[in-house]
Amino acid sequence: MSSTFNSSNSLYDFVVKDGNGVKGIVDSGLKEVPERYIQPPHLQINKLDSSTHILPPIDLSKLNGPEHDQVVDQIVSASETLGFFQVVNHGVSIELLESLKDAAHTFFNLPPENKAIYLSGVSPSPTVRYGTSFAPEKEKSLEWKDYISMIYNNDEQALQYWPDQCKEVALEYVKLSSKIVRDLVEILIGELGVKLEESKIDGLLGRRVVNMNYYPACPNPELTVGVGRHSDIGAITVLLQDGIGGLYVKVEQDNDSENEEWLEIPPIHGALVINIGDALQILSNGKYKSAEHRVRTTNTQSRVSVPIFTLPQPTERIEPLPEVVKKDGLARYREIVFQDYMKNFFGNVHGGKKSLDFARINAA
Ligand SMILES: O=C(O)CCC(=O)C(=O)O
Ligand SMILES: [Fe+2]
Repeated sequence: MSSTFNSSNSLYDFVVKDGNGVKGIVDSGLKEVPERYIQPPHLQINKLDSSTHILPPIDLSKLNGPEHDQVVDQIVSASETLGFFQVVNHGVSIELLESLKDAAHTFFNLPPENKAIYLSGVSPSPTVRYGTSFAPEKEKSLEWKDYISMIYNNDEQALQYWPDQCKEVALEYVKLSSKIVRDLVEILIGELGVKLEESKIDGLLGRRVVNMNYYPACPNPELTVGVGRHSDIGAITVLLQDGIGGLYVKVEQDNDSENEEWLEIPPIHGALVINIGDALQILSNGKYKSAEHRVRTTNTQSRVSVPIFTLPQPTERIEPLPEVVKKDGLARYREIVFQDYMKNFFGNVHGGKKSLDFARINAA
């Protein structure tokens, strides 16, 4: 099997086109990562260059009690600074979280031919896609990750087309996380001193996509990345990670300092990770931070994560809220139609926070 990987093209076909994924490379018994997966040095992740984010998780059940205001402050403050925080007592049971991780392992442990039926171009529905890396046809170095992506339109479609191994738990997770997202967005928008109409909130949060990411154990973690540096483009992401770790967030710097600071978001049993996406950064005129993040691989175990991206409807127009622009004295972003924004993001390789340049108004 290893001889298959002697040419870059045959490796590409094996992993991407035939749907064997990175898992297929590892299962073939390869002892070193193929050249195509080696990142340029400035994109490699040195574990020793980062520290752990030590803020305790935010207890969402306290929103219903006497500590409501303090919890709101914690949510707002985290969204204005790092753009990442963790939550507990969020309404998704530990059993469901465990079932989601199990379902991800079950799906990716299927024989390649059972996963390949969901490859782009042959998948029975545009709402489900199995793939690998981020934009393999454009990337010089591939990311060490396989994924399945499921777009939620309605229950019937999800139950008909999503893979049997994960559809029920993924659907339940979409439902429960929608409530978390709505509560958080109402708090964050309310803090801006704005009352949005229901239809506007529905437009902003109208599209939900649940992914299952699978990062096989990697023989040379220091040379590869699981996911390259990027920010999420939607409003808010809810992410379940397992106990292995490896998710890093960049601390935003005011100047162009060469020294980047990265914090690891530590796995906390029962917690969910929340992060702000580009749409909320634009809407808030930059008050809320869509943080740059990336994922390291490990050589011991396969890691899974299950993000739910809540995004604006494709036809939705997103721009800084006029009330905020008035207060700030300037608009930092122009109006964008969200499908154009998505097209730009998915048409390029991961590039840090470059996605936001599509909407940014540059100061003269
Ligand atoms: O696996 C993770 O922890 C994060 C994945 C991620 O950033 C993404 O899918 O956008
Ligand atoms: Fe992400």
